[in-house]
Amino acid sequence: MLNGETPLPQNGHRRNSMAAITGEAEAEAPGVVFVHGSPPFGLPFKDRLLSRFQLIHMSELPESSHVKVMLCMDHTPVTSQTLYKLPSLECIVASSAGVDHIDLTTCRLRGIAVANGSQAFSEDVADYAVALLMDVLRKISAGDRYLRSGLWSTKGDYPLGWKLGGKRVGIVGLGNIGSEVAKRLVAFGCAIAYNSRKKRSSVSFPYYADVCDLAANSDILVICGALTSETHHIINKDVMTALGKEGVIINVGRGSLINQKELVQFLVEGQIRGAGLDVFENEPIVPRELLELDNVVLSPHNAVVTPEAFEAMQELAISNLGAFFSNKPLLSPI
Ligand SMILES: O=CC(=O)O
Repeated sequence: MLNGETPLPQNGHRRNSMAAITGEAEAEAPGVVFVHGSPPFGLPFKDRLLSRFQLIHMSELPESSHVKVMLCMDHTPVTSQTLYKLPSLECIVASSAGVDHIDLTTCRLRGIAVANGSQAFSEDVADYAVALLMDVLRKISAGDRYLRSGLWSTKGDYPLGWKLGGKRVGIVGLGNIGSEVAKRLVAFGCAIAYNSRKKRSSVSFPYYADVCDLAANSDILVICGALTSETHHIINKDVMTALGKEGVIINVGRGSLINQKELVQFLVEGQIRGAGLDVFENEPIVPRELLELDNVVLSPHNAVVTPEAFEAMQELAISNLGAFFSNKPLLSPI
């Protein structure tokens, strides 16, 4: 137990028996939350959790446990074997936006609800996607390297970059994050189109069911979607060929949404103009070829993290747990 108390049975609806004996008002026992992985949560968050819930860590879990809700604060895989050990599990509250580390097929079969944290992060991730795009187009990082290495005074002016306004941007995955990216880029004067699992009736941007068609009608692709078996390598050589030599790709989703080997080849051979990449197929390993390229902006899976977003994520996780224990709808179901 993280808080050193005796485990409560099942879902926390056991009544305080001492209160019943003494006739005091009965207090609801705190709900039991199974904490999966090795969460890097700071003390204030842990204290807030402990003030409302009873936490059980992975190492304290008996062979087969009756816990009903799991809190995932990191990307440790939640496999079918993990779920097998939790036969009473009804709900998983994930702190992350992406839930590709969770076996969603088993969750679906077992009727386990899953909530994610993307509501808390979407504005920050969208800001970052736009920053990467602006950097690739206007060559901010490349110019910075040029200046710092003393080349401005010896070799003269650095080549000019391209304007963002007026570009046709194809967003792959118009969920919380993709919608925030669209909002920002509309303000920059870009024309937005998108590809998603389904056409969204609430937006008027052109929808392309086929990513190749979206790429053929875009100057820039911003990849924001979830990684699933259907979206694995959704961006491949056919899509990049359709995007064309002037095309730019930004990825703030997951590395495996892009066929990284083909992307590297397209960038090295100048078959697309550039890329801004926050995520990679085999993090933290980044293909060496990318390190040599000035038309690529690289970042260590940082789009999601600001202290403000981290705070909002904690709030959302606590609210989702609270909703579960009060039989209310989850705030951010996937
Ligand atoms: O990548 C980070 C997340 O999915 O939250």
